[in-house]
Amino acid sequence: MTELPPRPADAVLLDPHGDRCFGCGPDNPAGVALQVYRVGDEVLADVSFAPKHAGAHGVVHGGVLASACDDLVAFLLYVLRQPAVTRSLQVEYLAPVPVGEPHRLTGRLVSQDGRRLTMAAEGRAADGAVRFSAHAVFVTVDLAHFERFGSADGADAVSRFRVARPDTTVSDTSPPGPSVPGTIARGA
Ligand SMILES: CC(C)(COP(=O)(O)OP(=O)(O)OC[C@H]1O[C@@H](n2cnc3c(N)ncnc32)[C@H](O)[C@@H]1OP(=O)(O)O)[C@@H](O)C(=O)NCCC(=O)NCCSC(=O)Cc1ccccc1
Repeated sequence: MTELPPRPADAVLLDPHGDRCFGCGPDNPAGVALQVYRVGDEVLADVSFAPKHAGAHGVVHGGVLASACDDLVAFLLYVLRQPAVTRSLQVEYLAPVPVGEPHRLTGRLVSQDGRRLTMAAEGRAADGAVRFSAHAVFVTVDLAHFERFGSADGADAVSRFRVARPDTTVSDTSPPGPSVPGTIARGA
């Protein structure tokens, strides 16, 4: 099988962390440009890595795969509506990932213990074989952690952490943030 299965019908496309984010930004020519969907409380992205992401011999560089896993699970923060940053990331490279072959990345929250969020990601080939997987520990932070750097991308991420989950409403006390067209609908 050379094609990925169709995405679930209820998949909702999420906006990137920022336009220049290495993992998902559309305006980073070096980046992976993941398009990440929310499916229930999990996230999913279909990706074919480009020649610019190769290490040796047409195989995708391990650091790029690590970045993709890290960025993917960082979309779970929108599901959780909780700013956090990666504290550690452990990747298992189970089989080579050839440049240009489609892979489906999935990410989920494994557990939350105090400020510590444990996330898991997998990358599967079209035949369903898991070629790489990752466990990440994120640590929750307040919005000031991002705001202190003052970049436009940081502002994007901050505003998007404030967007409501599709199945909840924004309370009157939520901080205001710009709307994020085409992604997670704001509650009433
Ligand atoms: C903020 C913090 C992570 C933690 O510092 P502090 O606030 O001083 O906190 P402290 O060190 O005291 O621990 C707090 C809690 O955490 C727990 N714990 C800690 N370590 C571990 C562990 N290894 N394992 C398990 N647990 C651990 C610890 O027990 C404690 O738990 P407790 O409260 O008792 O329940 C700091 O080290 C930092 O800024 N690192 C740089 C992060 C960075 O730049 N990352 C890369 C960029 S982000 C990215 O790429 C993704 C992205 C993309 C797009 C959008 C969004 C995200």
